[in-house]
Order: sequence, then structure tokens, then C-alpha cells
Amino acid sequence: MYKYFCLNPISPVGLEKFSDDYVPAGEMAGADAVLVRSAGMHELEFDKDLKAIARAGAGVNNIPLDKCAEQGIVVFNTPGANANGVKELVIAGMLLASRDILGGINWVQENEEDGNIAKDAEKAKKAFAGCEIQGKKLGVIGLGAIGVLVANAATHLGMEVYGYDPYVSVDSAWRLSRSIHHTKNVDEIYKECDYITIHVPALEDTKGMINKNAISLMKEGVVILNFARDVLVNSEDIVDALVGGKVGRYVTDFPTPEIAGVKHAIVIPHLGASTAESEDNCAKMAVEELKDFLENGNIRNSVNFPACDMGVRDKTRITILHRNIPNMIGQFTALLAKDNVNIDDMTNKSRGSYAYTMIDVDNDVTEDVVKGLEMIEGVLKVRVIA
Ligand SMILES: NC(=O)C1=CN([C@@H]2O[C@H](COP(=O)(O)OP(=O)(O)OC[C@H]3O[C@@H](n4cnc5c(N)ncnc54)[C@H](O)[C@@H]3O)[C@@H](O)[C@H]2O)C=CC1
Ligand SMILES: O=C(O)C(=O)COP(=O)(O)O
Repeated sequence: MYKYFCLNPISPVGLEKFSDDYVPAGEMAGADAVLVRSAGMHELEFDKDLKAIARAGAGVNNIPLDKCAEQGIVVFNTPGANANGVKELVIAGMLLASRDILGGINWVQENEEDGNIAKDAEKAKKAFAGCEIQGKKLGVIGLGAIGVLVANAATHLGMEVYGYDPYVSVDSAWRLSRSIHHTKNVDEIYKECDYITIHVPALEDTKGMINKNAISLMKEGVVILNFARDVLVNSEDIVDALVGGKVGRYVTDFPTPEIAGVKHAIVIPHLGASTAESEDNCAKMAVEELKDFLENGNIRNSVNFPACDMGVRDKTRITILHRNIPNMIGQFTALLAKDNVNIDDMTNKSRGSYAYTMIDVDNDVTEDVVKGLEMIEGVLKVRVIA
């Protein structure tokens, strides 16, 4: 029996995929697995039972990845599962920035009592006129799951699209429309584009990437869209640029006290992934990843341990999360041999400072063997799935 705990509401369409072997826990303590969306986990303590955290979504900056790795907790996310939801809102954001749809709607609400509203609207509407996005230049920074969809969709709307991603994956490159201008220098996007949208993770080297230096290179009246994370845009610099008029509109999915209420900022309450489809997709993928890990030890879409897959388990499987240092496998196999445990199959994968070893064995595994493995310097967590 496994216990899971949801730190945020998770779509029932995903949770239904848990079999009867899984029960929801009333609190995080004692849970084998946690499902989370954007709830902050940096201040939380994790106990020994916790084996995995699945982020039903893409961004994992709300989770202490290194602390989890050190405690042998595998963190997963659900790549691409909410990308279409975000893409559609980015397109809406570009339209909201180009036409004063919000101003016009507000005018109608303010004049709802006006018996002559149809005629008055024809006079008032010139205050809400805008421009079209067809023929304009869009710069997409970050060509992952979301960036590629936004870039491709924008070409279908007649925009000229520039893409920048120094670490673009082969998969993303395959998916990207051939008509997208691939730029190797982000400054080209800053200088050339009328609309700039960022789709990179919040990392030490991306935080504050849109700052006064970047903005100084941009066109007068540029539209900046941020559906990635608030910290990617320096808040003081963007407010100054909006007030001074250098940035025409700043569309952001992240309300902060600094940006809420600033003129020409269009602030959305983090709705990018809030669609039925995205919520279902993320929840389904998160639950499948957790089940495969808990039942078979397989790791797919982890953000702090390597991918590793030995298929469906049909005998006792020992899984060991450990540091990526020499002589670990030698010590594991020596210890098993000493206890006459026969190895049937095994896999070892590493990623940065961490590694994972899965060993299928023909015999039962004693408590002493588990303790012996746990005592090996560099071992973070041992599990025997039988
Ligand atoms: N508003 C919302 O509700 C949502 C926001 N997000 C945010 O969007 C981000 C991107 O999501 P996905 O596209 O699904 O992730 P992804 O991992 O598929 O793509 C991120 C891309 O950014 C690129 N990248 C990393 N550093 C870069 C840099 N310095 N310059 C240019 N490119 C760089 C990577 O190579 C990768 O291709 C997430 O990390 C998350 O913070 C994601 C989903 C929903
Ligand atoms: O997937 C992401 O990175 C998101 O920002 C979506 O967050 P949410 O699941 O809507 O709280």
C-alpha cells in the first residue's frame, strides 16, 4: 500500500489512475509520494518515508531539488503537458497588448446604463484602437515545449518569428517550423523584435535576464510577454521602462506588488496552465511517473536524478540512489555476493553529482543486506521492491 499527498488540488482525471494500492494521506508526514503544482516547498521538512515528488507542471523552482537529491527523494515534472494551455494564453496576451480590448470592455461596463450605448460606442471606440500582429516581428527566447508552440503558432498568424535557445534539444529543433529565423545572439531579438516572449526556466543565470541593459537595446514601444516566471524580469527596470514609455506593454502571468496596477502592465493571475486539458494532462503524467517509480523503480522525467528504466519488475528489485563517485557498483555487487544474492540484471545511470543503480536479484534480500548497502559512503536511499 502506498500513500500519496496532494499539496495542491490535482485533477481527479490523474488521481483516478492510482490503483487500489494507493491511498490519499491527510498530511505529508508518512506519505510515499507528494503531488504538487506551484505550492512553495523550500521551507518544508521531508521525512524518511518520502520517496518522490511529482510536479504536475513544468517549472520546479518551487521545489528544493538539491535538498531532495541529498535525501534520496526523486523529483519529477511533466514536460510539455501544459504547453498548449500556455501557448494559447500567450497568443491572447499578444492580442490584449495590441488592441485595447480590456479598455474597451471596461468602457462598456462603465456605460452599461446608457440607453444610447450603441451610438455612443461608435464615438468612444477610437480611444481603444490598436494595431495588428500580422507582419510584426516576434522574438521567442527559450525554444522548449512552450516556446516552440508559440513560435509555430505565431508564424501561422503571419508574424515574422525569431527564435533563440543556446541549449535547444534535438526534439524541439525537429518540431520548430522551418520559417523561424534562428538567432545565435539574443541581442538580435532585443534590437529587431516588436514583441518579445520568454519561455526559459527560472535559473541562476536566467534570473533578471530582462533588465535595463536588455531593455535599452529594444525598440521604442516594444511589447514584452512573460509567461515563464516573475524573477526573469527585473521588476524595477520594467516599471521604469513602462512609466517612461520605452516598453509599450508588459504582459505577465505573475502578479507581484511591484507590477500590479502599473499603467500598461497587463497582469494575469498565473492562468497559463489553468485549463481543464492542461490540468488533466499534467495530473495523468505525474501519476504515471510516480507509479512507475514506486512499483518498478523506473525514473522518467526526473529533474534531479538520471532517467533509468528496467521495464516492468518481475522479481525482487533493489534500487539505490547514490552519489556519482567511483567504486559504488563494485561495493554493491561485493556486498550482494557476500550474502549469496545472485544478480539477474542491473543498470546504472548518472547525472551530474548523482547516480542511480537498479539491480534485479533472484533471492530474497535480507535486512542486513539493506543495512549494509545503506552504510556505504555515498548511498542516499535504498529500496527493495518485492
Ligand atoms: N505560466 C504558466 O502557467 C506556466 C509557466 N511555465 C514556465 O515556463 C518555463 C518553460 O516551460 P517549458 O517550455 O515547458 O520548458 P522546457 O524545459 O520545455 O523549455 C525551456 C527551454 O528554455 C531553454 N533555455 C534554458 N536557459 C536558456 C537561456 N538562458 N536562454 C534561452 N533559452 C534557454 C532550454 O534549452 C529549453 O529549451 C517553465 O520553466 C516554467 O517556469 C511553464 C508552464 C506553465
Ligand atoms: O507548469 C508550470 O511551470 C506552471 O507555472 C503552472 O503552474 P500551476 O500548475 O498552474 O500552478
